[in-house]
Amino acid sequence: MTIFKFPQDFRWGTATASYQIEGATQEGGRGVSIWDTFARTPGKVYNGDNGDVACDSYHRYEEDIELMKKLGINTYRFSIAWPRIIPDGDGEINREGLDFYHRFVDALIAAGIEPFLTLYHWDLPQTLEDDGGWGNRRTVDAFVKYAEVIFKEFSGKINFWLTFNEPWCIAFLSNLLGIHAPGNKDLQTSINVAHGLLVAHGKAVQSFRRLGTTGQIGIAPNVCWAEPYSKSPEDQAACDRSIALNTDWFLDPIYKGSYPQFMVDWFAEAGATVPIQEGDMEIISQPIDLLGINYYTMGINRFNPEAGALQSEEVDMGLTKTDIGWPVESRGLYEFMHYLQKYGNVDVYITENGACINDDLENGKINDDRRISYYEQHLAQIHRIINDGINLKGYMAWSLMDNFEWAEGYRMRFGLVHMDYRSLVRTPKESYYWYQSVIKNNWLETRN
Ligand SMILES: N=NNCCOCCOc1ccc(-c2cn(C[C@@H]3NC[C@@H](O)[C@H]3O)nn2)cc1
Repeated sequence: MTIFKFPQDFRWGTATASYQIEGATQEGGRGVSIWDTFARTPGKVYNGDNGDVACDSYHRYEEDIELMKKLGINTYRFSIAWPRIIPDGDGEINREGLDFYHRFVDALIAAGIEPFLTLYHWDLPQTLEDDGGWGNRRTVDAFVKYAEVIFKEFSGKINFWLTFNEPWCIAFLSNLLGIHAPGNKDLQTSINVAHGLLVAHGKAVQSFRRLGTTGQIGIAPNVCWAEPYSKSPEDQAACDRSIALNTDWFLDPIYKGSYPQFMVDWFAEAGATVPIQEGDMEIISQPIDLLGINYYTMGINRFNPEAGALQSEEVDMGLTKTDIGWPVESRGLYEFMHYLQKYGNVDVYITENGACINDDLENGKINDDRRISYYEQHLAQIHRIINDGINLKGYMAWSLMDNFEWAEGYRMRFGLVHMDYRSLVRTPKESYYWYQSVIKNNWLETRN
């Protein structure tokens, strides 16, 4: 048994997102989002599941906050649904939507829990998608209008802000691979989306500063750490492309004011170019205060000319996998955090980390031992990372509770709390009690 102590001011939390937990999709003046549309498109989401009810957190958030208090977290990452605030995307403001989030944020603060807000966690108003989505500057301007409404409303209550969750998922998973909403499968479209959201990010940061909004602002890329299957230069290059499209494609423009040239050249070979307008890169590279990093797994990749736009394929190395099929390999988090140092020793929060373990209730308990093992391995890496002097300031487990896992619907469970989707009864899993003790002690005690 080993004891890993964490810094006194280390933040412990959990994370969720509006479309995945709220439900009440036709209440409170909410408009239609691209995920409402996508989930209703046959074949897009497992079992035809959708977010109409989800965890019903729109009505049950006080119950959720009780679970957070008992868990002992001091930080809770959530997202605001843009369609609740400006239902048609860039028109009238819906006061009822703002009031809902004020009640929620006030209840969080009253519980002694720091709100950690994601402005955009994928639920784009459908009206904007109908008019070209993130590739249309109208959407960029609409996002800035929405962000300014939230900055003005919640400055002083919220002190941790993220503009976008997982820009790779928004741009490439959703517009090149077509696996998430809106389901496009076109390289140029995905590059246009990536650029649009980066300009929107930069403009929102400018507004954040101009309005004197309290706190710190950043963005939350997801990590795709990859190591080469062989020592061949082709396999290494395939890994470099996979890592870069999740990280450098977004963080180079933000921290360096330019895209990674080797990737720009790679896409130019495929006839795709970045639609940069005069002044865009200066806007995008507004200084930010923090990064959220979402880590789940890593891959061993090799070059394969048939393997999609990056010609990079993951090789199954027979590692233990979670129930969504992702290898359990915490080493990638350590390697990635050192890779990230090329942008400087920036303040980083792990804004998502967790395991899909679909254990169900047995005699009133959920013995999700595999999830505890996953968290134990990853928190041990977190401790190593901090010990190396990297400014890792906090950790948010994905997720507080089982919820709508996008194209996988409700079959994939990432929660520390089990959700019975019929009764909406929440049942803490054994991993909840394990995480509770880590937080209470502020140390990790490994079991072997
Ligand atoms: N990376 N290369 N992939 C190559 C081809 O992959 C095909 C499938 O791809 C992916 C990749 C990544 C994901 C994913 C899901 N979550 C979990 C959510 N995070 C935000 C929060 O809402 C959680 O629900 N994080 N990431 C899904 C599918």
